[in-house]
Amino acid sequence: MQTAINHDYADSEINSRHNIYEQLFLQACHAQLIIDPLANSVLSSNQSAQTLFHLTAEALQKVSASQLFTPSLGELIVLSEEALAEGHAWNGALAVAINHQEITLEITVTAIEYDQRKILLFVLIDSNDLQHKRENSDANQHYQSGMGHWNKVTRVFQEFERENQLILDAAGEGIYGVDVNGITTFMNPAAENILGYRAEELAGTDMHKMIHHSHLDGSHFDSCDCPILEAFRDGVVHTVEKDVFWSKSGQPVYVDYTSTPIKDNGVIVGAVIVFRDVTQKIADEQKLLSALNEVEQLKNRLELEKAYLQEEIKSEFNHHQIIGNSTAIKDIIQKIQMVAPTDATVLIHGESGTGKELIARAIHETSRRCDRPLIRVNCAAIPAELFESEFFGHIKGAFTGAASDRTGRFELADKGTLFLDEVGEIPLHLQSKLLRVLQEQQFERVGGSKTHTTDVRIIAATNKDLLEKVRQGSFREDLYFRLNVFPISSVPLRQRIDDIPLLAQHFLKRSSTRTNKLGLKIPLSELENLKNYSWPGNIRELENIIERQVILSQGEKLRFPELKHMEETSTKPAQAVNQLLNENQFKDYQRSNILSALEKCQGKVFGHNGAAELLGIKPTTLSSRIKKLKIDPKKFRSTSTEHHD
Ligand SMILES: Nc1ncnc2c1ncn2[C@@H]1O[C@H](COP(=O)(O)OP(=O)(O)OP(=O)(O)O)[C@@H](O)[C@H]1O
Repeated sequence: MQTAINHDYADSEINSRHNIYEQLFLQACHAQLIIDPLANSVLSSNQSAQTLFHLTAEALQKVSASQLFTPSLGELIVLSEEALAEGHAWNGALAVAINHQEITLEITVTAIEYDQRKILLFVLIDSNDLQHKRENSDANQHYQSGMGHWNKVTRVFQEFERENQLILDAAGEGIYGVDVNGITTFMNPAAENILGYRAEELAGTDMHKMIHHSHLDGSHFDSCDCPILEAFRDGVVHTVEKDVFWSKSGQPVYVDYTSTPIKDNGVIVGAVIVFRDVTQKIADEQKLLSALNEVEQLKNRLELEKAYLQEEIKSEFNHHQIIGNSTAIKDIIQKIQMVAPTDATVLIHGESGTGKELIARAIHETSRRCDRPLIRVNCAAIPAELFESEFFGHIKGAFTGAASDRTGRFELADKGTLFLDEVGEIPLHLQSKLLRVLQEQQFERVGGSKTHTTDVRIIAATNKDLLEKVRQGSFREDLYFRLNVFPISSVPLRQRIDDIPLLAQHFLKRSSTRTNKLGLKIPLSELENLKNYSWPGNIRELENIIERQVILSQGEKLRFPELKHMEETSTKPAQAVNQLLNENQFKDYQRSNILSALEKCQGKVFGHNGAAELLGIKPTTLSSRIKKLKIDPKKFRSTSTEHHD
């Protein structure tokens, strides 16, 4: 039973194989005939043979074999005999006539043993057809090599990629290659990371269009201007810093890159671009820059603050106790105490040298702003063209000479007090600008567009009758009312004679400390003398007389013989000419003499009615003596004649 089954299985296996062979024979693409050479008959033909001879299978079996190869019968016989003898034979060009048309066949003949005789398998190929196919193949080959340049480029890059694979994979820099048309040939993993594209997405695309199409500001980046593509034209390495490539997500990536042309046998075939993502570096640089800017601004501000503070330290006004027991002074002190804790604007009015600045400082010192500076602006000393810059600051390049940003006084006084001395001297056309800041506490630096907010308390002072100026039209009424919120009047010395002894003691202490002549006293009788002198208003006159006598005094008692003469003649300050003076005394005398001259000329050194003219010496000589003796002529200027500091 088992054997029978195996047998059946073997039979069916053989049958199925026969079927396959038969199908292979029948459907083979070349024409095939099985010929019995002895019987000169066609035993079988396949479909291609039937197509070749334009005959059906039956018709082919009816014709003799020699009939099919009529024009080349002799060659057919030779071919058949060779196959019968050798097992196979070949003829490259055997002519046959089909439908009165001669065609040439390439024939392979194989002898097969069948049923105790030899039969022949003819495989026939139409030579024309073959030729045609060969030509097609050649053309194809030619086409392939016509794409040769591309293939060559690809090969160059493939070689590059293969040879440098390890480096490309490991490199932290993005690396990609482009051919001379800017088409991407490869890209390494770092480039994929940086740009967010996979290599397959960019391979074969125009790299410039994909990642280098726009500048940072969004404007079109013409490929003609692209340094990467430029490398193809000039053949040199191009290194570019701080450019942008565009990532897949549309974000700009700041890059530094080098584009190196690649040559094959001296011909440029493309370029390899090595780039580094410098986004973080640029962000850090920008942070650093803005930090430095901030530091620079703070430094400027601190320097200015320092300058002001130094000015204050040097200033005699640093001793701002208000001395006096008179009703007038008591009244002023009471007003100061009332207004200081508020932020109200104060307008101090009074003659020159009657303590207006002293009052302003006292208000600031007792206000909540005392740990921020009081910034003084002498409005009479600022040239009109610099007024805005002085008050509001400017930015670099705002005008000729604006070499760097400058902080204005409003900014500097932020959270502190701004003392507008000689406020009546502000030119009319600039008063509106000041008014705006006073109203809105906002301003812009000259040349800048950023609005700055400031928190400043204003104290203004003037020796002018502002209401009169308003009437004359040289002072804005709205500004006057804005300033005159809390008026305080300083009192001239002539109206506070009772304060003279106290003031005299105060100035004596100050002068003797300065000149290191301690232990000096003013006798009561001399205090009476001082009280009896008809003082004008400026307290500096009393201060100067005392300083002069401190310098001249040889004992410990101060006397003021000059007062009488001053009263009588209002000239010749020093009466010590008959005294014998030692070197130091002479120097003191010289100093005193200069002080008197300066006082008389209200600090004017040069020119007509100047101290030099009065003393009969050259202004330059006086100038250098003043410097040597550390005298500040500004101290003697009446404010109305004071000009640029
Ligand atoms: N009550 C006072 N007690 C002590 N010193 C005073 C007093 N009043 C004025 N002085 C002194 O007189 C001098 C002039 O004062 P101050 O500069 O404040 O006057 P001013 O009115 O602002 O002068 P100017 O109008 O010239 O600017 C200073 O040395 C100041 O110390």
